[in-house]
Amino acid sequence: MNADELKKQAAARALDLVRPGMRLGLGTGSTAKHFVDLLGRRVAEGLEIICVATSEATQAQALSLNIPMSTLDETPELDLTVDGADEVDPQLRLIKGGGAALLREKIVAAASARMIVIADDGKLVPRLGRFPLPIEVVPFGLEATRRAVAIAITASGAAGELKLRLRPDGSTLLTDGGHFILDAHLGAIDQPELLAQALNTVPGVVEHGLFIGLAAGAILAGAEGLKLLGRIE
Ligand SMILES: O=C[C@H](O)[C@H](O)[C@H](O)COP(=O)(O)O
Repeated sequence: MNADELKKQAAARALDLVRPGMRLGLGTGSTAKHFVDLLGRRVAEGLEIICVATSEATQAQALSLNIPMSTLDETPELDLTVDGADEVDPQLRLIKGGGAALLREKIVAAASARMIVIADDGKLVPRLGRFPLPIEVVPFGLEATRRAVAIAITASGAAGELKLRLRPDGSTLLTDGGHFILDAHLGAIDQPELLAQALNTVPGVVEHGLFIGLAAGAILAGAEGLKLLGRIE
């Protein structure tokens, strides 16, 4: 079974958690896309829910499937958010933002009573950091912010190169919020909490892709079946 089929299996299991009347946060990325597709089918069959998207891409997908959409202004408290991740560790700490949606994803996850991660089991790692950590920054003062981010990373005990994320055509990638992303190639993050705290203090950093204490559970699909971490039901 290939990774995409595994992602779809994890998404299908997450659909079991959805109940009529729920307020749902919809994640971003290839795994969340499967969840939104499956949810769209349930809505077509009569399921009544209201959803908030974590990106313009997910919003467009959900609207194309006639899923009723709201905003966090109209619906500031959500029951459940289902989202993918770039890395998950055994303590349910995550790296997110490979699809540049980390800021809205974190806001939506924080507004949710429960966030469940869906992924193929290749995303489960003993230690975070092999996947480059996305750090969303405002364009103003980029070089000064980059230096301050580098100092914060070193102070937390990590080390590695910072790369400004580009689009395939070579132009600088802009997030849905109009920000840049610095990808920190750290190889290993021994103390994610320390790094998160250090990055939170840098002016110009809007958000970073370390999600700590946000995920209640994870549904990880592998060749041997589904692995459930944390609280799923
Ligand atoms: O910004 C993007 C998100 O954090 C995604 O949830 C993450 O990159 C995982 O995406 P995928 O399911 O495509 O691997």
